[in-house]
Amino acid sequence: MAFSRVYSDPLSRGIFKKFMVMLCSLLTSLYLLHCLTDRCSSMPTPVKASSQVVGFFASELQDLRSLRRKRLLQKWTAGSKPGLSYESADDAKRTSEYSRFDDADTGQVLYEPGHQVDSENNRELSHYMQPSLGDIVYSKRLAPRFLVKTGSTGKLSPLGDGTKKLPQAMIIGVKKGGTRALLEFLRVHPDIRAVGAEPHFFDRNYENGLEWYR
Ligand SMILES: Nc1ncnc2c1ncn2[C@@H]1O[C@H](COP(=O)(O)OS(=O)(=O)O)[C@@H](OP(=O)(O)O)[C@H]1O
Repeated sequence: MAFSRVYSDPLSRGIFKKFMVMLCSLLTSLYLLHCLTDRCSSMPTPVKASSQVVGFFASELQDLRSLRRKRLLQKWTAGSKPGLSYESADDAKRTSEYSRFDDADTGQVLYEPGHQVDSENNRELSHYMQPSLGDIVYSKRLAPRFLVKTGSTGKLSPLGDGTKKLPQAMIIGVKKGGTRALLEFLRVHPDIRAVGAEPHFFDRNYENGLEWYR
């Protein structure tokens, strides 16, 4: 009864109509919003797009880096033993002969990483393996002093097995002084090992001490 009285009042009827119109428009906009969000979720978002772009540039950069590494390897391995040049490395099978390494200092015969030694029978296991890129660099270009014979296996490993050393040389230079270029040129030399990123020992990490620096 009360409702019919309110509804029959022209003022209340006007308010009720406005309320209904507002409710309808609210519901319609909610529905539209819902549809839009559904569609947006299946569309590539700006975040996704930017990550794809970043991914593209990252892979391009990776390609460039590996190309550069390959070129360096080609240069390095040119003039080395036949069959061990970079070009033929992919399809060449390495024999155990190439896995031997004579230590110039001690005259001892050492073995490259990955090369198996039968310690019981005291002989090399003549296995054939596909050389990896790292293997070639490792086997051909590292000087004996960078190779460490590991105890029981007779394998060689790069510096690392407890051979932390302080640097023998430092490149010090002002910003934009071309220090990076100098480092990269030096790094090409087989007897030189260099840190990847600038360690910033003296200006940022000095308090960490020499143990950190090694
Ligand atoms: N040989 C030679 N001649 C002239 N200019 C050279 C040389 N080698 C490196 N460069 C330029 O040096 C700039 C980089 O220097 P750094 O490696 O010291 O840069 S950094 O401060 O460590 O970021 C960098 O300059 P910008 O390209 O202007 O940044 C290099 O192009």
